[in-house]
Amino acid sequence: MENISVKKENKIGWIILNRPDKLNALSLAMLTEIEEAIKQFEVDNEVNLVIFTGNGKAFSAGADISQFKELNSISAINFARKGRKVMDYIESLMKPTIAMINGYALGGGLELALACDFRISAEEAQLGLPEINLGIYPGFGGTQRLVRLIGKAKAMEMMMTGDRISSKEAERIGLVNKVVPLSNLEEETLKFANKLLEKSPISLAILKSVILYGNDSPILDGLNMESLGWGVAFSTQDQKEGVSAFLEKRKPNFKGV
Ligand SMILES: CC(C)(COP(=O)(O)OP(=O)(O)OC[C@H]1O[C@@H](n2cnc3c(N)ncnc32)[C@H](O)[C@@H]1OP(=O)(O)O)[C@@H](O)C(=O)NCCC(=O)NCCSC(=O)CCO
Repeated sequence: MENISVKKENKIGWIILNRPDKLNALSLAMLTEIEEAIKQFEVDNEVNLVIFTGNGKAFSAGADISQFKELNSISAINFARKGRKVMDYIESLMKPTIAMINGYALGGGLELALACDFRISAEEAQLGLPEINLGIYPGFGGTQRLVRLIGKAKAMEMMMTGDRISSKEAERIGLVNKVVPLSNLEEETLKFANKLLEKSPISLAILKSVILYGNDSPILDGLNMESLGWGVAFSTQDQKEGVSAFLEKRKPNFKGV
């Protein structure tokens, strides 16, 4: 991998965007490498959770603008589809995902963070969707995911003004889950990740699917998915372990089976 680095540690798969001199701008090559890394983590039984972060002063400053020069309408659609495909893939991964936002998360960079389940941000980071200043608008899923996450008024304000916001403001409007000083970012992210790693990975996977697909469906379909998934959870050993542990007044030891 030339544009990202990837590692596995304690059940966590790390995808580190690694073009610090270009503020981790998402080139087509980088998008392909991210897709490849997710493909590997998706089937790796030693990885139960994935963290995305950036090397250097940015999480990512967005799609690689230098690659826009050659685009016409058709190739621009393909560029956007490529970005979207990767973001959709991240969102649909059946393992929890965290964006550990170490600095600028702009444009496609913020859209990547929006495709993750959780966003933990450094106090020093700035977030925004400045595409409007390039005469375009967010094309990697932001127009849909941001509205669903924070509501239409604030999302439209961010997209139409292109203004950057601070992490604190992002937390206030529900865009990020937690804000911590940069010096504690990794420690706090790992604390949060480890909380999730103690749960049953199967229950988390079913729950994630029910929340994601249920919320994009009419409520009765979503409620049905909830009941069906709930039933499936009862077919796992983790469910038996969870109930036994409660009754025996001990901590459960979930094995993902
Ligand atoms: C993030 C900003 C505000 C940082 O500014 P500054 O600290 O002054 O750093 P720069 O000198 O501008 O950047 C350093 C270096 O990185 C290159 N770069 C930064 N962002 C991109 C990018 N998105 N694509 C390509 N290259 C980028 C920059 O050209 C510099 O390279 P040199 O070779 O050293 O000149 C500022 O960088 C900024 O505003 N960036 C653009 C943010 C943006 O508009 N993002 C949206 C992109 S479109 C998109 O994401 C579509 C998908 O929806």
